[in-house]
Parts: sequence; C-alpha cells; structure tokens
Amino acid sequence: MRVGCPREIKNHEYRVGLTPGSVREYVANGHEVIVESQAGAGIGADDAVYAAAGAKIVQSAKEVFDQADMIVKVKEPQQQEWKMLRQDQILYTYLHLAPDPEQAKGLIESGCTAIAYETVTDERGGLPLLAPMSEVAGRLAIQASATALQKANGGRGILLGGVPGTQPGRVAIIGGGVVGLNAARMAVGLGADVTIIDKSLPRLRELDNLFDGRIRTRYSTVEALEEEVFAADAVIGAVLIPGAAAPKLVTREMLGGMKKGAVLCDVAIDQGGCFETSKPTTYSDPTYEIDGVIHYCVANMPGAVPITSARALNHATLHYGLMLANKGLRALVDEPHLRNGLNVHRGRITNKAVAEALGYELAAPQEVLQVA
Ligand SMILES: NC(=O)C1=CN([C@@H]2O[C@H](COP(=O)(O)OP(=O)(O)OC[C@H]3O[C@@H](n4cnc5c(N)ncnc54)[C@H](O)[C@@H]3O)[C@@H](O)[C@H]2O)C=CC1
Ligand SMILES: CC(=O)C(=O)O
Ligand SMILES: [Mg+2]
Repeated sequence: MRVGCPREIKNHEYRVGLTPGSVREYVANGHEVIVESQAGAGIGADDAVYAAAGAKIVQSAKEVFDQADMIVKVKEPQQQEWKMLRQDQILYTYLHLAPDPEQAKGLIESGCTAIAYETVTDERGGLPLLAPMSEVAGRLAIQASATALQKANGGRGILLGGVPGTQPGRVAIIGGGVVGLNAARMAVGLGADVTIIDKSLPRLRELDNLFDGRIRTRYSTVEALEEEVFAADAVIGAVLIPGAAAPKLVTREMLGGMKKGAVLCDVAIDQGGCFETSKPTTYSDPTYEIDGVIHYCVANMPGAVPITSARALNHATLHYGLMLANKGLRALVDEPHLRNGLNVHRGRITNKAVAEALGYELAAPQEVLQVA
C-alpha cells in the first residue's frame, strides 16, 4: 500500500503522524511511504532523516493526498485537507467529530473511510490510541493551570504547592480517567491539595488506592461539583463519554460562585468541552476570561511537546496502522477493536455516539463492511 503523511497544519501543531522509526516499519513491511517535506521539522527530523528511513519526500500536501491509499495524521483534517480526500482512501487520525458537524459533512462528502484514533478500543475497555495523548495533556494541564494562575497572566496569584506556613492551591479534577490520573500525579507532585471527581465508583476506588491518602475522591453529583468547583483555584475538565459530545458539568451560573482569578482548564474541549463557557482556543492565544474566571481550552495540548508526543502517539498507532496497510479494509473486518474506530465509511456515519450527537442515521460498521 502507499501510505502518506502530510505536514500538520493546525495552529501550533508540531507533531507528525509518522516518525522516521514508524516509516522504517512500514517500509520493512513492503509499503511505500510518501512524506511531505518538513513534516517532521517539529520533532527535529528533517527530510534527509525521512529519506534515510525509506520515505519518498514530496513538496506538497496535495501530492501526498493524490498519491496515497492511506493518510496517517495526528489532528482532525482541516477544511483544505478534507477537500483532498477521496472515495476509498483510508484516513487514520484523531477526528473528534461529535462537536464538529462541518468536518463530519466534509468526510461524508469525500467518500473516504475515516478511522478515529479516539474511538479505537482495547480488551480492557480502554482507548489505547487516545491514552498516550491523554497522559501528555493531563500532565500539561497542571503546568498550564499553574502558569495561568500567576497574577501577571490574569490569575489569582497562588502557587499550587504553596510554601511552608501557607496553604497550597486547590485543584479539582473532574473525570478521573487517563487525563485525570496524570493531572493528579503532577498536582500531587507539586504539593497541591487535590480532589478527583468521577461518576465511576470502581475508578474512584482505584484512584484512592493508587494515591494512598494523598488525594480526596468524590462521586460526581451536582452538589459535589459545586462544592469542589467553588473551593478550587484550578479546575481540570477531563470527562469523556467515548465518541460523544462532553456533558456540560460546570454551568455559566456556577462561575459566579468561583474565586476571582481561578482557572478552568478544559482538556475535554476536543469533544466540545465540559464547561458551558468553554470554546476552543489555540496556543497563539490560549486563555480568555469570563466572569473573572480564566479559561484555558487548547484543543491540541500535546502539540506543544512534539518530541514526547509524536513518539508516544506513534507507539500506540503503529500496530493498527500496519494492519491497515497490510490488509486494507479487511483489517476492520478481522479486528473488532480497530472497527470501533471506524467513524465514516463511504458517505455514512458508522459510530453510534457520533451519529446521535450530529443527528445522522447510524450505519452499522458490520453491515457497511459486510462482516460475515
Ligand atoms: N485538549 C487536548 O489536547 C486533549 C484532550 N483530550 C481529551 O480529554 C478527555 C478525557 O480523556 P481521557 O482521560 O483519556 O478519558 P477516559 O475515558 O480515560 O476518562 C474519562 C473519565 O470521565 C469520567 N466521567 C464521565 N462522565 C462523568 C461525569 N458526568 N462526571 C465525572 N466523571 C465523568 C469517566 O468515568 C472516566 O473515568 C477526552 O475528551 C479526550 O479526547 C485528550 C488528549 C489531548
Ligand atoms: C487527543 C487530541 O485531541 C490531541 O492529542 O490533540
Ligand atoms: Mg475541530
């Protein structure tokens, strides 16, 4: 198969869909790999490194899209990219379609087969292609919140860890999955006072055991959310219902009960955000203020640390990427966890949560792929 990797074009996105190491694996499996010039610049891998790994370098994204049978990316295709996709081409990348009707329409019209990293599953009920970027974003969320809390940045002016004789900052983490756990690790490491709120009691038990008394856990109710959000210096939004738009757990009205200069960091913004007042921002201008509360809503947080993120992402995507290159659509027929990643196929939406969020009729993946 001809596998193509264009340069990422989202604002301040420095990751790359294929690292030189991944290119070598595809080439070793007998595939041709086409990489856009400078696609790896953000991770310090120039065209010569990619050529040495066996890639053919082309000068434009158009050449990649024209020549490749499968496109491997990081972020959801931007408008100029989805316009270059075509019938029977495979797109393998993050999509986050539930809050993005325009992109969904573009993918439907292209006729392509679009596989979303964030809905591929594993046998333990996890999301293995989302997890590494959630690890990165969870850790970054505390760095971002700590910076936003500084007075010169509009924040309250509190040091999350405090110093001896002062109270540490309070961090409320809503959603104790991969983002939540990694945010908690960083916040605890800094010495902050941390609460994790989740609606899964088994998960709260796991977290309680893991942190051995260093965090508070709370079951997610409106009452618990209000108490924790009002008391917090920083709130991390980290909930997920796979494929679906995030539930709005902090309302506009609740901002009035928050401390002035507190920070809402909505990591779940890629699924539409879990605070009513969230809107996607970029690293060019990551924060804005509403009712005295600083909002941080960058939808591609891991893009800021591409050397770590691109490697971690490639470790997770390579296995199924190779399977797709080796078997084509047959890989989706043979492997149910990869099939759960199928969001759009030949003009139909094939993910239940996405179809419900956007009001499309669901086409069952087994039917459109004609799984026996
Ligand atoms: N902004 C960015 O750059 C990035 C954003 N993300 C996003 O972060 C979000 C979280 O991802 P993960 O941690 O991997 O998901 P996850 O599935 O590991 O964890 C989500 C947690 O939310 C909990 N939850 C669901 N509804 C809840 C409610 N009403 N109240 C409290 N908890 C609730 C679940 O029980 C689960 O423990 C996703 O939207 C993901 O796409 C991930 C990476 C980068
Ligand atoms: C998951 C996601 O949105 C990201 O890594 O940018
Ligand atoms: Mg988008």
